Amino acid sequence: MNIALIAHDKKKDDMIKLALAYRNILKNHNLYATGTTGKRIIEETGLKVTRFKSGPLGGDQQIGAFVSEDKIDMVIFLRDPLTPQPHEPDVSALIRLSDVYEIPLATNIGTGELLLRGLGEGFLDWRNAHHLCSRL
Ligand SMILES: O=C(CO)COP(=O)(O)O
Repeated sequence: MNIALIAHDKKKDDMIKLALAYRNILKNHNLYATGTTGKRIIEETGLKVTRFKSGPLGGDQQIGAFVSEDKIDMVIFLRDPLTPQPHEPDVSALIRLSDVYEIPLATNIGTGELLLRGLGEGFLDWRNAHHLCSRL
């Protein structure tokens, strides 16, 4: 599975906690992240992550493009709802595209944990069937 991990600055510590707690599940998947989130995950968890640009510099849009190309199976985007973001339109666009393509999306650590547990239990295996069908 291809998983996108993104966190606003005040939520980055939560992302690290989540990634450490579910490291054994995440290590079996392809991880993608916006620039700074990815840097921290790599440094603090040892997980392998493909990094895009930083969010405010276009990283959210790059991940959105992957979503639109069916290259992302799950998005965990720990948003900070209390701090205005200069790139708010990009944030909304990524969330919108995840809904357009019906990609499981978590915007807080509680739902993020549920998605990762579900991933470990195989609840997202339908995405593999979906990929097989789209290739026919
Ligand atoms: O701003 C972000 C998401 O909107 C995250 O970007 P960084 O991971 O580069 O901080």
